[in-house]
Amino acid sequence: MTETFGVRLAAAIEQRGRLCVGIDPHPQLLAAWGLTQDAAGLESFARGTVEALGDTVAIFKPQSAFFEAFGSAGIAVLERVLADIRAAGSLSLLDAKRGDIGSTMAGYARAYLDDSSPLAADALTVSPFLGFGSLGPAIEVARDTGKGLYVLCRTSNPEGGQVQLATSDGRSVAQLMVDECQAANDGADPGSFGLVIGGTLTELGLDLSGFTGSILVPGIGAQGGTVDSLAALLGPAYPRVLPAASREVLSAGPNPDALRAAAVRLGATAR
Ligand SMILES: O=C(O)c1cc(=O)[nH]c(=O)n1[C@@H]1O[C@H](COP(=O)(O)O)[C@@H](O)[C@H]1O
Repeated sequence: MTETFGVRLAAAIEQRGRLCVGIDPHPQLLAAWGLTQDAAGLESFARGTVEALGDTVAIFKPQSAFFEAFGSAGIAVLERVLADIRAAGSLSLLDAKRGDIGSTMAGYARAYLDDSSPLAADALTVSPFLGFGSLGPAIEVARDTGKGLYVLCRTSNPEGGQVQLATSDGRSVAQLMVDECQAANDGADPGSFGLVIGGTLTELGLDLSGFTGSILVPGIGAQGGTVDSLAALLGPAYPRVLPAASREVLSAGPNPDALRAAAVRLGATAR
């Protein structure tokens, strides 16, 4: 039987700690690394990050937008980055925040969660705001292929509350996503279906007590969130957290030792 994403992630965290390093090749970062604003610069940046950190980081999160910006050449770089992450023994979480009607979601699931696709990752970020049920085909494929999903719940941006704190069925939309995501985990611990909760928030108002998936917490560093505040924010769910930082780590490059030092510094506080 295929080993689940939840089990593979737990093993990777055990060996390498739980920091998730985002690969967000912003134009400003390419410039700061002395690279050209083209697919060649993108490739040096993204593959250089994996080369520097691939033996110490449990999970990388490439941000699809920055690869898509270079068209088919950028997508080809993303394919090679995903292959590098696999070869380094790390896990990949592709940040593409997909969400669509069910029949289209099945297409995204084939693109990102089926190993026969060159863009297959170990997990994918998904948006449940077309209704959690629209994610059904992705959940089905992920179960078959041993992949994971991270469902947006309470995002790090200041506008998120407009939708996520609205009430549905007598609970907040965010709480509904927690409950639905846990139903998809179906009692598995560690579950393969995780949540995304912003590290910039100061209070959650969520009941995470029965949740058995992992909780991706982006927004650390550049957006103002700190690893130190997460224990108070997440309470008893804190052991399930994957703190995620992109610019905070990447801005230390391109020197590989400096990149490693930045990841170690953040990772050490996240233990
Ligand atoms: O799903 C995400 O990863 C995500 C959710 C969220 O609520 N906030 C958030 O910042 N992110 C992503 O996390 C990364 C944050 O990058 P830095 O602010 O540079 O660490 C970006 O790729 C965002 O798209």
